[in-house]
Parts: sequence; C-alpha cells; structure tokens
Amino acid sequence: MSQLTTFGIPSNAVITVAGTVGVGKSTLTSALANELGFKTSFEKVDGNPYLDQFYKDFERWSFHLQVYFLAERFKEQKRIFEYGGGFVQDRSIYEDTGIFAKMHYDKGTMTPTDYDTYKNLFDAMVMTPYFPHPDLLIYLEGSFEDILDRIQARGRKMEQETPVEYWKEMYDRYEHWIDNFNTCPVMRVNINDYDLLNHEQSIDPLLERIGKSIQTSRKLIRS
Ligand SMILES: Nc1ncnc2c1ncn2[C@@H]1O[C@H](COP(=O)(O)OP(=O)(O)O)[C@@H](O)[C@H]1O
Ligand SMILES: Nc1ncnc2c1ncn2[C@H]1C[C@H](O)[C@@H](COP(=O)(O)O)O1
Repeated sequence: MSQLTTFGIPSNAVITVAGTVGVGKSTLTSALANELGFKTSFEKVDGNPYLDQFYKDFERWSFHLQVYFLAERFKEQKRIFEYGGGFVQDRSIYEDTGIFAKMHYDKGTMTPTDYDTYKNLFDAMVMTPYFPHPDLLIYLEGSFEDILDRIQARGRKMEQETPVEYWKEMYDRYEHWIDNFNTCPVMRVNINDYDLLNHEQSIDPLLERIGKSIQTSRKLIRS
C-alpha cells in the first residue's frame, strides 16, 4: 500500500491533465506537482522538429507530427512506469488520436492511409492490457473566448497565426470526446474554479477532490 499525501492522494498516483490548447494544462500540471511533491511530464513543444512546419502546412506534416508525439509520449509513459508513479502529466496520449489525428483525418489534412497506419500503431502500443492508464484524467474546461484569450496571451506565434476556426473545431471536438471517454476515471474542472495567478492555494479544494476520486476508484478496482 503506497503512502498518502496530505490530500489523501497515493504517492504513486499518476494524474493526467487533459484539455484543448491554451486552456491551462501546463500551468495546472506544475502547480499540482509542486503541491504534491510529484514529478512532471510535459509534452515537447520547444525543440519539437515538426510543430512549426505543421502549422504552416497541415497536409504535409500531420502524419510526421503524430508519429513524433506518439513516440515522445510513449517514452514518457515508460519513464513514469519505471519511477513507479508519483507523476502529473501534461496532456494524455488519448487526445493525440481522439482529437488531433482524427480531426486532421476528418478534415482531409491527413490521408486515409496515413490515418490507418497511425491508428494501427497507436492501438498496438496503447490500447493493450499491458499499457498502464492514469489513476485520474483531469479535464480542464472553460469558455471558448477565455481559451482564445489565453492562446493569444501565451504568444506562440504559430498558434496566434492559426485561424480561429481551427481552435473552434478543436474546442467542439473536445466537448464531444470527453462526454464519451471512459478509458480511465475523469474529473471535470472549470478554469474559473481556481486562480493560480493570484492565489496559489486556490487549488486546495481541487486536490481534495482528486484524493477522494482516486481513493474511490482504487477501492473499486480492489473489490
Ligand atoms: N489559472 C490561470 N489563470 C489565468 N491564466 C492562466 C491560468 N492557467 C494558465 N493561464 C495562462 O494561459 C495561457 C495558457 O496556459 P498553459 O498552461 O500554457 O495552457 P496549455 O498547457 O493548456 O496549452 C498561459 O499564458 C498561462 O499563463
Ligand atoms: N497530437 C498532436 N497533434 C497536433 N498538434 C499537437 C498534438 N499534441 C499537441 N499539439 C500541439 C498543440 C499546441 O500547439 C502544442 C502544445 O499543446 P498545448 O495544448 O499548448 O500543451 O502542440
């Protein structure tokens, strides 16, 4: 039996923060890990060899980028497993296929053959009994306007220059995706329910909710 943190969260827990681009995943990931003394797993944006080119030409680079992200996330998954948990992870591997790859395929910016190849790879690597799923997926949600403001404020040029329709399509897809997601336990959190910029402790109620949720789901698994 692993030790419990102050908030009743097992010290070997794995928590994933999901949600659309700009909603606040990285910021919350750092804050939760800091409070819990957990390690972090961030997705690779700086130093990503495809991301800039991808935003300039989706058709040319969408397959390359998906394979790159899949490999990176899989390596991170291995690292988390080797440490025996105690991690907060910025974005889940499930969003790569459920949101990004599917969206580009549906919109015609990934060919059916590339999508099939990617899906086969994803299913063989991830959707197996051997792949450890997180204890909890925190789904961050907010209004589309607030999220757009955050994308602009963060100031990544490639995202600022991307048409607003792209972000709206993604936003709508996320709503549908989370309503149907059942691979691991989910906790929905509205971005207006905490204020990390002015009040660090505002995530304490969230940490309590996380503790209760993980304890409940672990009890269910044991019984
Ligand atoms: N709780 C918050 N309150 C206000 N601004 C926030 C909050 N969380 C994140 N932000 C801001 O929103 C932008 C996007 O946040 P980030 O964590 O990078 O999002 P994501 O990882 O989901 O893309 C950043 O400029 C960040 O400073
Ligand atoms: N799987 C992905 N396909 C395309 N683009 C992706 C994928 N995962 C992340 N991205 C992009 C979206 C953002 O521009 C950056 C970082 O995402 P963020 O939500 O800001 O952490 O990478």
